[in-house]
Amino acid sequence: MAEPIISVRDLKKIYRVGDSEVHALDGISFDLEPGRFLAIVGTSGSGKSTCLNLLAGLEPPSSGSIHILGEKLEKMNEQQLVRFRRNHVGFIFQSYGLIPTMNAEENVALPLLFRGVDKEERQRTARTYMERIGILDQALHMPGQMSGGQQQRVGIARALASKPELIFADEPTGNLDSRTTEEVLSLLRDIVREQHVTLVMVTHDNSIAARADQQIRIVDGKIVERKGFTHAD
Ligand SMILES: Nc1ncnc2c1ncn2[C@@H]1O[C@H](COP(=O)(O)OP(=O)(O)OP(=O)(O)O)[C@@H](O)[C@H]1O
Repeated sequence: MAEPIISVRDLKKIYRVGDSEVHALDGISFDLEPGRFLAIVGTSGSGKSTCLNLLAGLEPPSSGSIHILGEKLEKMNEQQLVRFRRNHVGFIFQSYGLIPTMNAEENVALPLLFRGVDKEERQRTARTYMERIGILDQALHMPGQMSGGQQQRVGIARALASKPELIFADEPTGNLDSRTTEEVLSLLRDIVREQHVTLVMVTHDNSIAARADQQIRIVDGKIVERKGFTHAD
């Protein structure tokens, strides 16, 4: 097995609400090889989003460890986590997360601005990815002038523009009709192969999860089923 890009051990997240505790994640462990497409699947409240938030360093775990790209996330301070996300992670959101006052190209180029890339290079890279995703002809359109599927393609191009090793996607097709869902999932599968990026997608939908290479099913914060993992994982 290749060196895992993500290695999670006995991950727990406990939220305290008043006098009670919610065990949102209750001892999750898995390894993921680079270049794979993993779906984390479970019903509402099972702990999927908590898992993704912890993997992205957006919330600290209560206990357990997360190694990503050889770094121990729980040892990083806030500033290091921000830098880590900016340099290594792309995000795709259910509601696309586009800036409504920026056109499609400016949205795609935004992560490069945060990285200090100059304007010409930002524009060139944004256009390269928009062409790959099939939305170059909409470069000057504002998000409000685009369909949901087109907006999510802008979201995917934006996630790719900074050439991250990892992409985290939370219900990326949650607002799309079935045909567009199918197109976006095919696109994501192709991108994983072509760009050698590792994709972790959260979904409540079994048929969507089945399009990934590997699946982890979570119930009440615990992994109850793994698909597509080798014994060594
Ligand atoms: N900030 C918080 N404070 C308290 N409890 C929380 C918090 N965030 C999540 N929880 C609880 O942790 C559990 C897991 O929530 P999580 O959002 O990870 O589930 P999910 O599987 O992503 O659900 P959904 O599909 O509805 O988004 C739930 O019981 C939820 O109520």
